[in-house]
Amino acid sequence: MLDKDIERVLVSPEEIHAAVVRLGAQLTQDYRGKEVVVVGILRGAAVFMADIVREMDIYLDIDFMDVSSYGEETESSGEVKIIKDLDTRLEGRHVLVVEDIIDTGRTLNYLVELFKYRKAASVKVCTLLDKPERRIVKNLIPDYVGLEVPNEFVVGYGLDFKQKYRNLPYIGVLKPEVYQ
Ligand SMILES: O=P(O)(O)OC[C@H]1O[C@H](OP(=O)(O)OP(=O)(O)O)[C@H](O)[C@@H]1O
Ligand SMILES: Nc1nc2[nH]cnc2c(=O)[nH]1
Repeated sequence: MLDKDIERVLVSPEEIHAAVVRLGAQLTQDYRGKEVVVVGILRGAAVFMADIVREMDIYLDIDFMDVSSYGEETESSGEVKIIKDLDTRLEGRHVLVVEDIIDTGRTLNYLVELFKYRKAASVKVCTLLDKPERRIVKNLIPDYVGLEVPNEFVVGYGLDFKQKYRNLPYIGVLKPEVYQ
C-alpha cells in the first residue's frame, strides 16, 4: 500500500542488511573491551538502531535522545533543541552516536560537541546514510557509514516525510505528487 507513493527504490532491504552486517562486524572489533554507550537519535534512527545493536557482539548500554532542528520541513537550521535528553552519564565512557542520515551535519555537530563537553572518553558517529553533497559543517566526517546517497530527499527504514513512511523496509524516493 505504501509502495504506491514511491517513485524509485534507492537502497533495497538486502543492501541495507549487508551494510548493517558489515558495520556491525567493524563496530564489534573496534569496541570490544571498551565501556560503550550507543546513543540513538530519535526518531529517524530508531529502526537502524534496533538492527545495528543486534550485530554488535559486545557488552553495551543503549540510550536515546530526541532532538529537533528549528527550520524548514526538509532542512535543519542549525539550532538544535533537546526534546528528550539521555538518562545515562557519559563521563569516561565511549559514545557511539547512531543516526539514520547526515545531511548538513548540523544536528550531529551539535551532539558531538555536547557529548565531548559531558566528558565522554570518545565520541564517534555511525550513520546508515550519508549525503556528503549537502554538508555545511565540513569537518563533520562520520566514522562509520553504511551507504552514500545522492542529493535527493529519501524516505523509509526510519526516515520520514511528515512523520510517514518510516516503516518502509527499503529507502526510496517519493513520487512528486505526494509532496503536493
Ligand atoms: O545533518 P542534518 O542536516 O542536521 O540532518 C540530519 C538530521 O535530520 C533528520 O532528523 P529530523 O530532524 O528530520 O528528525 P527525525 O529523526 O525525527 O525524523 C535525521 O534523522 C538527522 O537527525
Ligand atoms: N526523511 C529525510 N530526512 C532527512 N533529513 C535530512 N535529509 C533527509 C532525507 O533525505 N530524508
